[in-house]
Amino acid sequence: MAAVQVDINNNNSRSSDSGVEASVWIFGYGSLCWYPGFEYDKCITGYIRGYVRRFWQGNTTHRGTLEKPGRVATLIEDKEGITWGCAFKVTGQLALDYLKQRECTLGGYQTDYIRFYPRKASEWSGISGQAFPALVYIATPKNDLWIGEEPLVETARQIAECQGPSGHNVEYLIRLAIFMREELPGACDEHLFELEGLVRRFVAEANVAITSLLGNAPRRIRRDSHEEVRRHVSFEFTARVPEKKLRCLHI
Ligand SMILES: N[C@@H](CCC(=O)N[C@@H](CS)C(=O)NCC(=O)O)C(=O)O
Repeated sequence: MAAVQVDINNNNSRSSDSGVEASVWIFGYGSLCWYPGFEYDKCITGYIRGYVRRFWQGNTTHRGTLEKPGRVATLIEDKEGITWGCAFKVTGQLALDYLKQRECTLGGYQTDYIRFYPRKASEWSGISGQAFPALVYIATPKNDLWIGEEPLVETARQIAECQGPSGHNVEYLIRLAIFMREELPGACDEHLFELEGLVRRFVAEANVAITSLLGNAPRRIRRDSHEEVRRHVSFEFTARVPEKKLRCLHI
Protein backbone atom coordinates (compact mmCIF):
# COMPACT_ATOMS: atom_id res chain seq x y z
CA MET A 1 0.00 0.00 0.00
CA ALA A 2 1.36 3.46 -0.81
CA ALA A 3 2.95 5.25 2.06
CA VAL A 4 0.30 7.47 3.57
CA GLN A 5 1.53 10.85 4.66
CA VAL A 6 -0.32 13.30 6.87
CA ASP A 7 0.47 16.80 5.80
CA ILE A 8 0.52 18.99 8.88
CA ASN A 9 0.68 22.03 6.70
CA ASN A 10 -2.88 21.44 5.51
CA ASN A 11 -2.25 20.63 1.88
CA ASN A 12 -4.90 17.96 1.70
CA SER A 13 -3.07 14.71 1.31
CA ARG A 14 -4.15 11.10 1.24
CA SER A 15 -2.52 7.97 -0.05
CA SER A 16 -2.15 8.25 -3.80
CA ASP A 17 -3.83 5.00 -4.85
CA SER A 18 -5.97 3.64 -1.99
CA GLY A 19 -7.61 6.95 -1.07
CA VAL A 20 -7.41 5.84 2.59
CA GLU A 21 -7.31 8.86 4.88
CA ALA A 22 -4.12 9.15 6.90
CA SER A 23 -4.19 8.94 10.72
CA VAL A 24 -1.85 10.69 13.12
CA TRP A 25 -1.54 10.89 16.91
CA ILE A 26 -1.50 14.35 18.51
CA PHE A 27 0.01 14.82 22.00
CA GLY A 28 -1.84 17.30 24.25
CA TYR A 29 -0.30 18.76 27.40
CA GLY A 30 -2.20 22.03 27.90
CA SER A 31 -5.73 23.01 26.87
CA LEU A 32 -5.85 20.08 24.43
CA CYS A 33 -6.05 17.76 27.45
CA TRP A 34 -9.44 19.10 28.50
CA TYR A 35 -10.68 20.84 25.35
CA PRO A 36 -9.38 19.24 22.14
CA GLY A 37 -12.10 20.92 20.04
CA PHE A 38 -11.76 18.40 17.17
CA GLU A 39 -13.10 14.97 16.22
CA TYR A 40 -10.85 12.05 17.19
CA ASP A 41 -10.88 8.25 17.02
CA LYS A 42 -9.05 7.42 20.26
CA CYS A 43 -7.71 9.24 23.33
CA ILE A 44 -5.10 7.67 25.60
CA THR A 45 -3.11 9.02 28.53
CA GLY A 46 0.65 8.79 28.74
CA TYR A 47 3.84 10.80 28.72
CA ILE A 48 6.76 12.09 26.71
CA ARG A 49 10.40 12.16 27.79
CA GLY A 50 12.96 14.91 27.42
CA TYR A 51 10.60 17.80 28.12
CA VAL A 52 9.03 19.61 31.08
CA ARG A 53 5.82 21.64 30.99
CA ARG A 54 6.18 25.34 31.73
CA PHE A 55 3.75 28.27 31.61
CA TRP A 56 6.29 30.38 29.75
CA GLN A 57 4.21 31.18 26.65
CA GLY A 58 2.20 34.40 26.46
CA ASN A 59 -1.24 34.44 24.93
CA THR A 60 -3.30 37.37 23.62
CA THR A 61 -5.93 35.50 21.56
CA HIS A 62 -7.45 32.95 23.94
CA ARG A 63 -6.62 33.67 27.60
CA GLY A 64 -5.28 37.22 27.47
CA THR A 65 -5.20 40.44 25.46
CA LEU A 66 -2.48 42.53 23.81
CA GLU A 67 -2.50 44.80 26.88
CA LYS A 68 -2.51 41.90 29.37
CA PRO A 69 -1.12 38.72 27.81
CA GLY A 70 -2.12 35.53 29.61
CA ARG A 71 0.16 32.56 30.33
CA VAL A 72 -0.25 29.17 28.63
CA ALA A 73 1.73 25.95 28.58
CA THR A 74 4.61 24.98 26.39
CA LEU A 75 7.36 22.34 26.54
CA ILE A 76 10.95 23.05 27.49
CA GLU A 77 13.72 20.58 26.67
CA ASP A 78 15.12 18.82 29.74
CA LYS A 79 16.84 15.48 29.26
CA GLU A 80 15.56 14.23 32.63
CA GLY A 81 12.10 15.68 31.98
CA ILE A 82 8.79 13.80 31.82
CA THR A 83 5.53 15.48 30.74
CA TRP A 84 2.23 13.69 31.23
CA GLY A 85 -0.79 14.38 29.05
CA CYS A 86 -2.89 12.55 26.52
CA ALA A 87 -2.71 11.63 22.85
CA PHE A 88 -5.57 11.77 20.36
CA LYS A 89 -5.67 9.63 17.23
CA VAL A 90 -7.14 11.67 14.38
CA THR A 91 -7.94 10.68 10.80
CA GLY A 92 -7.93 13.04 7.85
CA GLN A 93 -7.04 16.68 7.62
CA LEU A 94 -9.84 18.44 9.57
CA ALA A 95 -8.26 18.30 13.04
CA LEU A 96 -4.89 19.38 11.66
CA ASP A 97 -6.40 22.33 9.82
CA TYR A 98 -8.24 23.35 12.99
CA LEU A 99 -5.09 23.08 15.13
CA LYS A 100 -3.01 24.97 12.59
CA GLN A 101 -5.36 27.91 13.13
CA ARG A 102 -5.85 27.50 16.92
CA GLU A 103 -2.26 26.67 17.87
CA CYS A 104 0.01 28.07 15.18
CA THR A 105 -1.80 31.10 13.75
CA LEU A 106 -3.44 32.24 16.98
CA GLY A 107 -1.03 30.85 19.52
CA GLY A 108 2.49 31.06 18.14
CA TYR A 109 3.08 27.29 18.47
CA GLN A 110 4.96 25.25 15.91
CA THR A 111 4.74 21.55 15.14
CA ASP A 112 7.26 18.84 15.94
CA TYR A 113 7.21 15.07 16.36
CA ILE A 114 7.99 13.34 19.63
CA ARG A 115 7.71 9.78 20.97
CA PHE A 116 4.63 9.18 23.14
CA TYR A 117 4.59 6.47 25.85
CA PRO A 118 1.02 5.16 26.49
CA ARG A 119 0.15 4.66 30.15
CA LYS A 120 -1.91 1.55 29.39
CA ALA A 121 -1.33 -1.10 26.80
CA SER A 122 -4.18 -2.87 25.06
CA GLU A 123 -3.32 -5.93 23.03
CA TRP A 124 -6.46 -6.08 20.97
CA SER A 125 -6.33 -2.48 19.82
CA GLY A 126 -2.64 -2.56 18.98
CA ILE A 127 -1.51 -0.16 21.71
CA SER A 128 1.44 -2.19 22.91
CA GLY A 129 2.73 0.18 25.55
CA GLN A 130 5.70 0.84 23.29
CA ALA A 131 6.38 4.47 22.46
CA PHE A 132 5.13 5.73 19.11
CA PRO A 133 5.48 9.01 17.17
CA ALA A 134 3.02 11.82 17.91
CA LEU A 135 2.63 15.35 16.60
CA VAL A 136 3.08 18.06 19.21
CA TYR A 137 2.56 21.83 19.21
CA ILE A 138 5.37 23.61 21.02
CA ALA A 139 5.95 27.36 21.58
CA THR A 140 9.66 28.17 21.31
CA PRO A 141 11.56 31.37 22.26
CA LYS A 142 11.45 32.37 18.59
CA ASN A 143 7.73 33.27 18.64
CA ASP A 144 6.45 36.80 19.27
CA LEU A 145 4.36 35.78 22.31
CA TRP A 146 7.25 34.09 24.15
CA ILE A 147 7.60 35.10 27.81
CA GLY A 148 10.28 32.69 29.03
CA GLU A 149 11.28 32.01 32.62
CA GLU A 150 9.93 34.43 35.25
CA PRO A 151 9.33 34.14 39.00
CA LEU A 152 6.46 31.67 39.53
CA VAL A 153 4.62 34.22 41.63
CA GLU A 154 4.65 36.59 38.62
CA THR A 155 3.22 33.93 36.35
CA ALA A 156 0.55 33.21 38.96
CA ARG A 157 -0.30 36.91 39.27
CA GLN A 158 -0.76 37.20 35.50
CA ILE A 159 -2.94 34.09 35.34
CA ALA A 160 -5.08 35.36 38.22
CA GLU A 161 -5.63 38.69 36.44
CA CYS A 162 -5.84 37.79 32.72
CA GLN A 163 -8.75 36.75 30.54
CA GLY A 164 -9.43 36.61 26.83
CA PRO A 165 -11.88 35.49 24.13
CA SER A 166 -11.77 31.82 25.24
CA GLY A 167 -12.24 32.61 28.92
CA HIS A 168 -10.30 33.34 32.06
CA ASN A 169 -6.64 32.33 32.29
CA VAL A 170 -7.45 30.75 35.67
CA GLU A 171 -9.74 28.26 33.90
CA TYR A 172 -6.93 27.22 31.60
CA LEU A 173 -4.67 26.36 34.55
CA ILE A 174 -7.27 24.82 36.87
CA ARG A 175 -8.81 22.56 34.23
CA LEU A 176 -5.35 21.24 33.33
CA ALA A 177 -4.64 20.57 37.02
CA ILE A 178 -8.02 18.81 37.35
CA PHE A 179 -7.22 16.67 34.28
CA MET A 180 -3.90 15.62 35.83
CA ARG A 181 -5.43 14.77 39.22
CA GLU A 182 -8.39 12.87 37.77
CA GLU A 183 -6.75 11.03 34.89
CA LEU A 184 -3.14 10.73 36.09
CA PRO A 185 -3.24 10.76 39.91
CA GLY A 186 0.25 10.72 41.34
CA ALA A 187 1.91 11.95 38.14
CA CYS A 188 4.44 14.61 39.13
CA ASP A 189 4.37 18.16 37.88
CA GLU A 190 5.74 20.50 40.54
CA HIS A 191 5.56 23.58 38.32
CA LEU A 192 1.88 23.02 37.49
CA PHE A 193 0.68 22.25 41.01
CA GLU A 194 2.77 24.97 42.70
CA LEU A 195 1.38 27.45 40.18
CA GLU A 196 -2.14 26.19 40.89
CA GLY A 197 -1.64 26.73 44.64
CA LEU A 198 -0.46 30.30 44.12
CA VAL A 199 -3.30 31.14 41.72
CA ARG A 200 -5.92 29.67 44.09
CA ARG A 201 -4.43 31.82 46.87
CA PHE A 202 -4.49 35.04 44.79
CA VAL A 203 -8.09 34.38 43.68
CA ALA A 204 -9.14 33.75 47.30
CA GLU A 205 -7.35 36.92 48.48
CA ALA A 206 -9.38 38.84 45.88
CA ASN A 207 -12.56 37.35 47.43
CA VAL A 208 -13.49 35.75 44.11
CA ALA A 209 -15.11 32.31 43.91
CA ILE A 210 -12.80 30.30 41.64
CA THR A 211 -15.81 28.51 40.14
CA SER A 212 -16.95 31.88 38.77
CA LEU A 213 -13.81 31.93 36.59
CA LEU A 214 -14.18 28.42 35.16
CA GLY A 215 -16.84 29.00 32.50
CA ASN A 216 -18.94 26.04 31.37
CA ALA A 217 -17.56 22.62 32.27
CA PRO A 218 -16.29 21.04 29.06
CA ARG A 219 -17.76 17.62 28.23
CA ARG A 220 -15.32 15.09 29.68
CA ILE A 221 -13.43 12.76 27.41
CA ARG A 222 -13.49 8.93 27.26
CA ARG A 223 -9.80 8.06 27.71
CA ASP A 224 -7.82 4.84 27.66
CA SER A 225 -10.87 2.92 26.49
CA HIS A 226 -8.78 1.74 23.56
CA GLU A 227 -11.84 1.51 21.38
CA GLU A 228 -12.44 3.46 18.22
CA VAL A 229 -14.81 6.06 19.61
CA ARG A 230 -14.89 8.45 16.63
CA ARG A 231 -16.09 11.19 19.05
CA HIS A 232 -17.52 14.36 17.72
CA VAL A 233 -16.77 17.49 19.70
CA SER A 234 -19.53 16.59 22.15
CA PHE A 235 -17.47 13.96 23.99
CA GLU A 236 -19.06 11.39 26.23
CA PHE A 237 -17.98 11.37 29.84
CA THR A 238 -16.72 8.25 31.53
CA ALA A 239 -15.18 8.44 34.95
CA ARG A 240 -11.96 6.53 34.74
CA VAL A 241 -9.99 6.15 37.90
CA PRO A 242 -6.64 4.56 37.04
CA GLU A 243 -6.18 1.21 38.76
CA LYS A 244 -3.04 2.29 40.52
CA LYS A 245 -1.36 5.48 41.53
CA LEU A 246 1.23 6.62 39.03
CA ARG A 247 4.69 6.89 40.47
CA CYS A 248 6.90 9.78 39.48
CA LEU A 249 9.04 8.56 36.62
CA HIS A 250 12.48 9.76 37.62
CA ILE A 251 14.28 8.05 34.81
N1 LIG B 1 -0.06 22.68 22.55
C1 LIG B 1 -0.40 22.59 23.95
C2 LIG B 1 -0.97 23.89 24.43
C3 LIG B 1 -2.15 24.24 23.58
C4 LIG B 1 -2.81 25.43 24.15
O1 LIG B 1 -3.01 25.51 25.35
N2 LIG B 1 -3.09 26.35 23.26
C5 LIG B 1 -3.82 27.49 23.76
C6 LIG B 1 -3.22 28.77 23.37
S1 LIG B 1 -3.01 28.95 21.69
C7 LIG B 1 -5.26 27.26 23.35
O2 LIG B 1 -5.54 26.67 22.34
N3 LIG B 1 -6.13 27.68 24.18
C8 LIG B 1 -7.53 27.47 23.95
C9 LIG B 1 -8.21 27.85 25.21
O3 LIG B 1 -7.49 28.41 26.04
O4 LIG B 1 -9.41 27.58 25.36
C10 LIG B 1 -1.35 21.43 24.17
O5 LIG B 1 -1.03 20.42 23.55
O6 LIG B 1 -2.33 21.45 24.91
